[in-house]
Amino acid sequence: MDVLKGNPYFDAGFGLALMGVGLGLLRQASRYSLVLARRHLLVSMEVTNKDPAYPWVLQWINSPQRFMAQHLTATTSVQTSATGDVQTLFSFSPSPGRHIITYKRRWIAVERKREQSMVNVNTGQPFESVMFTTVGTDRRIYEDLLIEAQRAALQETEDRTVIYKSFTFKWQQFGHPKRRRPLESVILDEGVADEIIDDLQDFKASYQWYVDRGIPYRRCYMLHGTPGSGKTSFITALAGHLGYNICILSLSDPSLTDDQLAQCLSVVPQQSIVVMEDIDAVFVDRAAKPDGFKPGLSFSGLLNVLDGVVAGEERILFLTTNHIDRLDSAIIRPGRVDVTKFLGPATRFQIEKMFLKFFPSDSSLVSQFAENVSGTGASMAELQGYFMIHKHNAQSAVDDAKFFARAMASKHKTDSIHSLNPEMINSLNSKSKDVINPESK
Ligand SMILES: Nc1ncnc2c1ncn2[C@@H]1O[C@H](COP(=O)(O)OP(=O)(O)OP(=O)(O)O)[C@@H](O)[C@H]1O
Repeated sequence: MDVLKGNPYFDAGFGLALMGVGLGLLRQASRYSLVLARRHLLVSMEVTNKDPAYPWVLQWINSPQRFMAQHLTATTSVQTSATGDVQTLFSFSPSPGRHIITYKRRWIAVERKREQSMVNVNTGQPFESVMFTTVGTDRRIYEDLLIEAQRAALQETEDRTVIYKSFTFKWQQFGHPKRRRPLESVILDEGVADEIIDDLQDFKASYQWYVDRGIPYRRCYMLHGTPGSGKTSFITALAGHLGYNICILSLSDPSLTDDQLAQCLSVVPQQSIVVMEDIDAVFVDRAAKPDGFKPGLSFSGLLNVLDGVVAGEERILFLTTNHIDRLDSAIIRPGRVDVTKFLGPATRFQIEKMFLKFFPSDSSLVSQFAENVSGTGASMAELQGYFMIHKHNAQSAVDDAKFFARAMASKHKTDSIHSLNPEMINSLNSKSKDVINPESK
């Protein structure tokens, strides 16, 4: 070998051989790294618009510190501020295409795709997805991202109630989250609100009790009574008090079918109260009106979602009606409706509390006012309207009370509900004791 050292032909050949080996190794290495990149070094995550996390993720990308996209989609909304001013707000989200964001000192490529050829047959919305891709092997970055996105979305609605409405097979957020209504602002007759709240709190604390006995974990409340007695306001305030959202199911939607109703109730967003309002407007007594069924939605379909095989687990449902007498008895039998409460015309207790809500420093006038107005059949909504007129002067509210009382008495004199005595009202309020947890009582 020593002989060959210094030989120029040998040196050149040796160099070429080395280069060949080097190039081969490089090619191997680059092929290997490509395979690695393909298999291991890039982590991707796709979130589609079928997933509840989709809006959170879009909102998360949108935060100014990480959003570097130049192609924006604008959304305009109108909001009423605390001072009553109406404000127009603009928000931006990354439009379909490629974007780059930074998160935890990593660059992440974000691709938002919108399929024009694939639409959701129920909603008509195009199929959308966002794909995140970053270098690395650890997918925990995406877990952190999703948790952060969820937390940010929940923070935004922390002191608000989100209203969802049923739309064919799914729930869609209706408008912006609403400021919570304080529970004390809805004044029900003595003890009524507390009974419902206690029952609901007990239900919430009894999950294991239901599971142990194989009883479906759901509770159904029926609020019935006169218009303007606070049925809707109370449910809304109660949802806010418990930190729940509200899902309003419109049974009068002509396109609603049994399947859609069952599907909607099986995918109720978490922490939500489902409300079916004015249930009497849809189904009347079957015997009295045999053709009182809507096409698409059948009476048995409704009974099935209340407690049949298609009834979902884990549900809080409120039904409201102004005419409980018109409802088929099958709907309100125990097991389907667990608690029934009557919300009627303003009682003396409610009138006094409402007066003090409007005029907290005029307690000396409250008895005189209540004396004149109680028993006239005035609803709480009417009382509220009257106090709004006199909102700056408690004395004028008392002075005009006799006129108001006369007008209310003549307006409501035909209301059968006005002639109810306390025993009759008690019989209209019921609570089926068979399902409630006796151990917690
Ligand atoms: N018990 C109450 N306490 C305080 N405000 C009330 C009460 N009842 C009604 N109101 C007021 O009256 C208005 C109408 O109330 P709401 O819609 O809740 O009544 P409702 O019983 O659901 O009526 P309807 O049966 O016509 O749907 C609301 O502005 C609400 O603030």
